[in-house]
Amino acid sequence: MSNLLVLVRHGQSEWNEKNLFTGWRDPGLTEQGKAEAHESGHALKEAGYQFDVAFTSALSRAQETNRIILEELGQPNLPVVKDQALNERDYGDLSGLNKDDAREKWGEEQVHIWRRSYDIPPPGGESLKDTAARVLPYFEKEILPRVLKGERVLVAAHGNSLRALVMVLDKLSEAQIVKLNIATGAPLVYELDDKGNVLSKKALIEREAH
Ligand SMILES: O=C(O)[C@@H](CO)OP(=O)(O)O
Repeated sequence: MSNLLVLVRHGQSEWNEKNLFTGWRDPGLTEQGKAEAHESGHALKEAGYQFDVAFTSALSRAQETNRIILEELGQPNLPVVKDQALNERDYGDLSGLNKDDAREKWGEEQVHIWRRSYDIPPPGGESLKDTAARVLPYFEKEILPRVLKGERVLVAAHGNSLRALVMVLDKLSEAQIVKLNIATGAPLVYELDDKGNVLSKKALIEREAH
C-alpha cells in the first residue's frame, strides 16, 4: 500500500493510571500500557504492515510504545526520529494534579474546557491550538513529505498532539474536536492520496478512550 501513515497514542502511563495531568512530565508505561503497545504491534503485524521510518516524541511513554511496536513487528532497528514537536500538550500549572481534584476545585465544565477545547489553554500551559502550532509545521515539513514519497510511516505520540493531527487529516471543526478522544495503544491507519488527503482511515483496535 502506498502513502501509509499510522498514528498511535502511547499505552497507558503511570500517570494515566493515577489520573494525573501529565503534559511534558515523563512517567513510564504501566504493565497495562506495555501490554497495549504489544497489542498494537501485534495487530499491525497481523494486518501485514511494515514501516520505513518511525517518528516519536521526546517523552519516554511514546518512545517505549514505539520500541515495543517495532519489536512486535520484527523491525527493532528501524530508523526512529525523536522530536519534542510531537510531545503532549504542556499542561502548565495543572501538571501533576489529580483530574478529579481539579474538577472539585474548578468545576467539571472548566476542566473539560481546559482538556478538550481548541483555543483555551490551561493556566500556564498550551491550548490545542498552541499544540497544533508546533505539531503541524513539523508534520508538514518532516513527516508528510516522506509519506508522499511512498515511505511507510509510523507516528507514536500523545493524546493531544495526535488530536491536533487528526483534526487536520479528518478536517474536523473546532466544535467537533472537543468531542474527540484518542484511545491509548490503538493504531489509526490512514491511507493518503498524493496531495495528503485522506483516502481511508481505520482503527485497528477498538478501545475506550478516557
Ligand atoms: O494528562 C495528559 O497529559 C493528557 C493525556 O493523558 O490528559 P488529557 O486526556 O486530560 O488531555
